[in-house]
Amino acid sequence: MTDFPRPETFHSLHRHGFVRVGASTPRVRTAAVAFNCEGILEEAHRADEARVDLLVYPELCVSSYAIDDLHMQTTLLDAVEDALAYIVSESADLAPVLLVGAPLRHDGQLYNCAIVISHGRILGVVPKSYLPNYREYYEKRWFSHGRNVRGRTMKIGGQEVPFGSDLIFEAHDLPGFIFHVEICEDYWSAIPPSSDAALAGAVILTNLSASNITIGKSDERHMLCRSQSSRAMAAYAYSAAGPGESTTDLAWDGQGAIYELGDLLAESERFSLDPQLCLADIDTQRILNERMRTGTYADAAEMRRIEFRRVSFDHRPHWQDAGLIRPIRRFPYVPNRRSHLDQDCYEAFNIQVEGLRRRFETTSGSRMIIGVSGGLDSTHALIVAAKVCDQLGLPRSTILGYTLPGFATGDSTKSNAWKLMRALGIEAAEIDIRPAAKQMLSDMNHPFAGGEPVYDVTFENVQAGLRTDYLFRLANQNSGFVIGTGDLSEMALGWCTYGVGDQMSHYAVNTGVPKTLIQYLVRWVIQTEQFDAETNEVLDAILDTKISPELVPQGEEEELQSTEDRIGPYELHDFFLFHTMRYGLPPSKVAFLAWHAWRDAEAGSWPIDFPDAAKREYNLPQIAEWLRVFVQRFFGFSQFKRSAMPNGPKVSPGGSLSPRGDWRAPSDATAKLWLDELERSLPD
Ligand SMILES: Nc1ncnc2c1ncn2[C@@H]1O[C@H](COP(=O)(O)OP(=O)(O)OC[C@H]2O[C@@H]([n+]3cccc(C(=O)O)c3)[C@H](O)[C@@H]2O)[C@@H](O)[C@H]1O
Ligand SMILES: Nc1ncnc2c1ncn2[C@@H]1O[C@H](COP(=O)(O)OP(=O)(O)OP(=O)(O)O)[C@@H](O)[C@H]1O
Ligand SMILES: NC(=O)CC[C@H](N)C(=O)O
Repeated sequence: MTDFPRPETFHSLHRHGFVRVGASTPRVRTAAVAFNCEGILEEAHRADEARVDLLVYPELCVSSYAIDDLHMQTTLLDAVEDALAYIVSESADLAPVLLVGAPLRHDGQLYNCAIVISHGRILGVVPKSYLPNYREYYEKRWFSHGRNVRGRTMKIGGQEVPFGSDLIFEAHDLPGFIFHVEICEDYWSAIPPSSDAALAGAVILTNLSASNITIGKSDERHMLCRSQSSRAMAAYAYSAAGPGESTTDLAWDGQGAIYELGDLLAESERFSLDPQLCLADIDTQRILNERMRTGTYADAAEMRRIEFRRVSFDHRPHWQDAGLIRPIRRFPYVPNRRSHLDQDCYEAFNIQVEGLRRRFETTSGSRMIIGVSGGLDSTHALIVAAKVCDQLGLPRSTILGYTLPGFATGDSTKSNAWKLMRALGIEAAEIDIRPAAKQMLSDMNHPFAGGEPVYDVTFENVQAGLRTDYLFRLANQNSGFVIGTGDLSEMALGWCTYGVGDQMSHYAVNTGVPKTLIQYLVRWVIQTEQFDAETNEVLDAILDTKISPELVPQGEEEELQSTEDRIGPYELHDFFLFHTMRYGLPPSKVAFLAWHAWRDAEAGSWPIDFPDAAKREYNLPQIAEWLRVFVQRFFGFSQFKRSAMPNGPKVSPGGSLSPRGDWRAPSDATAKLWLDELERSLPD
């Protein structure tokens, strides 16, 4: 439990569990210790200005790496020790913790070390565990390995400091800032030292490297960083020596990369003649939450139980607005990899097709029944059903589509519904639900039956309920089953009519797909010509239609009842849902992330081929307004609708809301805790 708090810190990345990490490739020359030392300090100053917390330099950067037997020269080793003392004193006023590489003597042995420096003090020295001694590498000729160096200290610059491969460093004044250091070949070993460190609690894993470049090596390093950050559930910051190292027999590209839980956050420019500083803000809270919710992490920690010493230090973090340096997806559910676009959409669509196909097959029914409104959700469910028919070699007329106009059904949606059903060649029919609705409202003495314009929730739900009633009875009559159309976003918000209403169906094919993804998938279906031109034309028109439940009639002057005017933009709600459900982040942090993602339409990236006209932006008060609605609806009063939801396939790695799957929650909780947390944290 932290006592963060004060609203004035809202804009600070530290307030939300972020730690700014830098991978530095400083200027370097072979065995030019003084030159290298100045290069290291220059980059330390640059990182300090960029508000970096932790800066990773390359392996042996003080001496330079490729100096072969010069490592055995007293003059060089003395100069390295002097240079280290100089770096320590000259960096005393700088904020970043510096991880500097240098060869150090200890008890008649030479070690390839990382020196951890903070505010003018050496916190510890970590020796390299695995020394490469094959092909172009000869490290065992000069160095002793550090695998067994545990629980020891070393005297350096007049200081007695912890020395060993058993060190984890922890800032006591910045939760989550817990890091481990390994050196180059260490992460080429089958079980890198950082695996044990991660299991012992290290959150940020670092690697000081001097990996020479050969064709394809960059991909290999990316693969290792990515896999280690994913497997160890951690961040991984890597920095390799660059141009300026000796090219006697090798060459150097200076690769820097920062990963978090398998995601690439930042990488440097390689082969640059300028020093490189690549930066990313690591979300330590996301990492710790992910470990907590994935029991395998705790199980593996219990199996290994390697002891580490924790070196606690005083980091003195700032609490100002220093921005946020990391890619944030505006649409976390929407595919963003151009190279994989087809594959991602193909998977999403086919998960739904497979879910429905299997259920249809096992019910041994002969028809699929669906209410087709001309809106987005029923359209999407219908095209999934059409694909199922195609796959099974059944005629599209296996699908019985009904348009069920009520008091507020618009002409254009109804006409789109008809056009779509005709274009797809399904069996279509229309049932006007108004007479039955009037009867019901009159039986209930509802004022609308007496001619009064009372459009309350009863008025709305009578129509939603009657539609469901008709569809279920039509299923009995036609030996079919009802395909549910409600999507993940609606389930998150409880934006559906419970039980006798659109919450219920025989199989909820869209239940794992959020609204923002449905919009995107329909666009993809059009672009990849999954259906014929006539169908595509209707799909296009449906995409342009405002999202509306069409339950309340439009007055002469009034606009159509818009769902987004009432409950807020789905693009924000999907953003809120993803971070809340998938990572358990508190509302204040969700607001902070949403503000960074959505405040400027010109900044950051948009999903591939996202239409310009649809690009919107939101300020913090707007985000807070809709986040309150989300929190109230999600935690407060919609769980009972999810607890009783029908079956349907999980589609997104972002999670499903099935009570039998990713999201199990009580139906009688309140949202107060989350709402209070948000109000306490927001700036005035
Ligand atoms: N925890 C709980 N456990 C058990 N029951 C609980 C409950 N909390 C409320 N309830 C009961 O549930 C009832 C309220 O739920 P419910 O009947 O569903 O009604 P409600 O959620 O109040 O209204 C449905 C809303 O969804 C909108 N809607 C409906 C259909 C489609 C769409 C669309 O755009 O797709 C939107 C519609 O415009 C309306 O605003 C009340 O009778 C209440 O007492
Ligand atoms: N006029 C209608 N004709 C047939 N079915 C309807 C009609 N209106 C609603 N439905 C059915 O009820 C479901 C929920 O309706 P509603 O329009 O309120 O919500 P929605 O989630 O916006 O769905 P859609 O995007 O399909 O319109 C629809 O998906 C559809 O299956
Ligand atoms: N410095 C090192 O440990 C280099 C070894 C590493 N395996 C590489 O290929 O780059």
